[in-house]
Order: sequence, then C-alpha cells, then structure tokens
Amino acid sequence: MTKIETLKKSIEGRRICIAVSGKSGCGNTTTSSLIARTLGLNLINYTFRSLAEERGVSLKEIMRQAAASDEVDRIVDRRQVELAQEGNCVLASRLAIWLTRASADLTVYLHAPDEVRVQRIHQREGGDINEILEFTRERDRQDHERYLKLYNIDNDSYDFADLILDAGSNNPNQLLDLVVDELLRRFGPGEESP
Ligand SMILES: Nc1ncnc2c1ncn2[C@@H]1O[C@H](COP(=O)(O)OP(=O)(O)OP(=O)(O)O)[C@@H](O)[C@H]1O
Ligand SMILES: Nc1ccn([C@@H]2O[C@H](COP(=O)(O)O)[C@@H](O)[C@H]2O)c(=O)n1
Repeated sequence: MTKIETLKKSIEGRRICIAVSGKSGCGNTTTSSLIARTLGLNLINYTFRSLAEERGVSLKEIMRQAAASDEVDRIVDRRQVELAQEGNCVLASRLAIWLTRASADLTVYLHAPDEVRVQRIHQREGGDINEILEFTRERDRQDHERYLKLYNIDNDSYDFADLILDAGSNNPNQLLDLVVDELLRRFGPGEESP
C-alpha cells in the first residue's frame, strides 16, 4: 500500500478538517486543491465571488459593499467556518488557521518570501511586476490592519500552526508530501485516536 492509500484508509470516517492559510500568492489554492483531491476531501474555498453568486450580484458589487462595511468580511469568514464544521475538508483561506485553531485536525501555514509571492502573482495574472509589488505590499498592509481591527488577529503571528511550511522552495507535491507525513504521524496505523 502507498503512503497515501494508508492515510486515506486511516482517516476514513473521521471527517477530518485541515486548515491552510498564507498570504496572497503563497500557493494556498494550488496546494489546498492538491491535498483535497489526493485525500478525497472537499475543498472549501468560499470567497467574495461565492457570496456574489449566492446573492445574485456582481463581484464588483460585493467588493463595493466590503469597502463600505465590515459585514461582508465577517459573513465570508463565518460562512467558511460553518462549511468546515461538516468536516471531511480542506479549508483554504486567509484566516482559516486562526478561525479554526481550536477545532481543525491540522493547521498549516504556507510561508513564501514576498518576492516569490509577487513573482507568482505576476506569473498567474501578468502585468507590470513593479505595480504588482506595490499592490501586494499595500494589500498585505491593509489585510493586516483589517484583521487586527475586525478580529484582533495578527496574521503575522502563526507560530501556533501545527506545520509551518516553506512554500517558497517546495513545490506543491513536496508540500503535499509533508502534510501527508504529518497526518500519518497523527492518524496513521498504530496511532491512538485523538
Ligand atoms: N509551491 C509552489 N511552487 C511554485 N509555484 C507555485 C507553488 N504554488 C503555487 N504556485 C503557482 O503560483 C501561482 C499562485 O498560486 P495560487 O493561485 O495557488 O496562490 P494563492 O495563495 O491561492 O493566491 P491568492 O491568495 O492571491 O488567490 C500559480 O500560478 C501557481 O501555479
Ligand atoms: N476576511 C476575508 C476576506 C477575504 N477572504 C478571501 O480571500 C480572497 C482573497 O483573494 P485574492 O485573490 O484577492 O488574494 C478573497 O476571495 C476572499 O474571499 C477571506 O478569506 N477572508
């Protein structure tokens, strides 16, 4: 049996939840999708776009509402946690590890240096690299300020995470492997049920 088959068998019926956070461009969507697909878990990636679809309005309209009121951020973050409570999932979001730190079976922080994140966003979206650098810096600053104000969460303090992974030099498959090893340590054959 492969490592992944062993793990899948061990977590069968446990309804586990893995929370993954990191700053924009760290590779959260890519890595979380890969973990979810490989382990047969649902990916929860509830975004402003999802809320816009639910409300039958444009993404632009949701972003306008979000700029005018904290309520939109709160709704998106609350909904993500509600969906994660069903378990059997990978919750990928900016605040996943903070919002589920008491309930998730594994919390993972993906760290990538700023210049790597900027290069990746550039590779994903194109455009002028210097503008992306400025935009990303400003967004990081605004996110930090907003999460402190909204929830008293300092998103630069992630040392409580079960795994802090170097998403700058590891590719998504290597990151998956590190997550699988940690899950095997926790839930693999011979481990006591937590
Ligand atoms: N570990 C990695 N190594 C190299 N490239 C990666 C890695 N992870 C993701 N990428 C690439 O970097 C880009 C950004 O990845 P992704 O969209 O997953 O980031 P993200 O953290 O979800 O960003 P955002 O929060 O801005 O949506 C994509 O083009 C993806 O293919
Ligand atoms: N409080 C929040 C606010 C936003 N999000 C989600 O993060 C996504 C950010 O994606 P970018 O492509 O803009 O980096 C966005 O889609 C929001 O839904 C969040 O999780 N918590």
